[in-house]
Amino acid sequence: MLLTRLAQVSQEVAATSARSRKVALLAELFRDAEAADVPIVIPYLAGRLPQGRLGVGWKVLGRPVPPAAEPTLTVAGVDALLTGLAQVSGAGSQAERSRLVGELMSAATDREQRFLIGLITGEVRQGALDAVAVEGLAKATGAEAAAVRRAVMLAGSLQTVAEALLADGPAALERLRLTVGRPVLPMLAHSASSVAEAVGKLGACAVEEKLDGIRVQLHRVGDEVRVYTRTLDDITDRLPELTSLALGLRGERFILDGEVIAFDASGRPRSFQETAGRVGSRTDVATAAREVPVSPVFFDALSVDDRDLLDLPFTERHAELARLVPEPMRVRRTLVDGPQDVRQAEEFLAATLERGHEGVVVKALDAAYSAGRRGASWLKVKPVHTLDLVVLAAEWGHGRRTGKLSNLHLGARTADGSFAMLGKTFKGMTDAMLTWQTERLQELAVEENGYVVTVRPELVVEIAYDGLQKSSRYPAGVTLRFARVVRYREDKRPEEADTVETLLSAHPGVKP
Ligand SMILES: Nc1ncnc2c1ncn2[C@@H]1O[C@H](COP(=O)(O)OP(=O)(O)OP(=O)(O)O)[C@@H](O)[C@H]1O
Repeated sequence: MLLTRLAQVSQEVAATSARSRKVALLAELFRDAEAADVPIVIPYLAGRLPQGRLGVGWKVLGRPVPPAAEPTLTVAGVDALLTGLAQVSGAGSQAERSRLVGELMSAATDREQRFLIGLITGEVRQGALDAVAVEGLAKATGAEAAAVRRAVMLAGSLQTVAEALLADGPAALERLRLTVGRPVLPMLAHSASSVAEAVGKLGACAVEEKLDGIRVQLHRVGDEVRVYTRTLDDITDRLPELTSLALGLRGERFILDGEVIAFDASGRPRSFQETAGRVGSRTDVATAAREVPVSPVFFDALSVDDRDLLDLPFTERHAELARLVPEPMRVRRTLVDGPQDVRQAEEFLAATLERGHEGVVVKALDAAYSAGRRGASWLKVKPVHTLDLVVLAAEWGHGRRTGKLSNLHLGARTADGSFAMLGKTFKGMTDAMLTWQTERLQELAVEENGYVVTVRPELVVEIAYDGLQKSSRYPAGVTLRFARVVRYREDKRPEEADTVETLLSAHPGVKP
């Protein structure tokens, strides 16, 4: 497929507000696409770069190059060139990158140049586009939109489903059923401001402790065990203790959902950093496992004996879980019948906090498991509120922090897929974090202006703050009071960051 086609459709989709028109435009595009183009077309439309980072600065991109008169670039050709660009390293790499970018830009028409610059700098990310693409894909291939959505949920990626559908038609969806050994995206939770609000919304529910560890999905098929993270990375080899525990369970074929966490000798949770460090360490796993052993705590069962449990009510899934997994390996919970039992739920929250955990997740008993979604039937309640924001830029530090990228510019998502800066912070960072972020942010840099380095909006950081206040200095009309870094959230994509809208609705007293 020619890049010009994609650039034009992308422009038209952005220009129309009618969803049906967007769907029709995408359906037409998919009908014309080769299956092999799809893994490129889908991220490009959403403003994502499959290569992640290119190491190309604004200095290189901003240099005007006369556009080509005729469109000749293909989507596959551009992708190959960008892959080459991402791999350039060593002496003379800056010059080589410049040469490649020059080559690309001079082969691009005016429209293509604008599209490519937007893509490479990550200026506009159309997070909502994937949902429209699902409908476009259904329309293009004659599949049911709901069936495509479920397949995406189970396959964990729209691209996989799109390739299969375009190659083999609706019959391909059959292959994409829940299978032990193939991870699915986990169900996520919404927030509630109190246990009373959560129980009021859900009625009969389970109130479970919310452990601050790392989400894991555990698969067992006979003697084979696999462990996946929330982003579906295979971390089996890093957590050998999970394999032995799984092999000791009664069933032979199952998928369980839970959290791994490190406890200290007295049974209290160790810090999140310790658990995350352990789960992250790939070398000398044996020593790491001795120093920071982790335990799984399961809260859901997605498949047992090849029976797909996803559409069953939580009560029934939990009964399967209880049959397989003995008590100490299951999350602590209390069942409440509805708002009349709010006291009981509040006491459970208090006891959970007392034991050192971060809060509770309140779950409707009759709800199905909505893989990959923030289901309305799981509500988390945490006394300490934090925000997940995106790093837009960083400033070179001075004094003790000379040579380090320190002060972060923080952005929340806006309705149009861009990010609005909410403020800055250099507080809360450990030395290790400073070193890590300096390296990582330089890889994402697109422009350096004095001491401010602008980056592709890719990194999500969790921020604690004391309140919101009006400010004419920032685009959303508000800024954070005493923002400080809690941790980086590499498991989250920028599309999952908090929005200006949710922030404002959490602070009804502040009017921008
Ligand atoms: N009992 C539980 N049930 C479900 N999730 C739990 C539970 N205990 C801990 N968790 C963790 O909490 C997360 C649910 O919160 P959410 O889906 O909003 O993700 P999150 O944004 O990472 O949450 P947070 O930032 O609050 O940790 C799950 O991904 C899981 O890792």
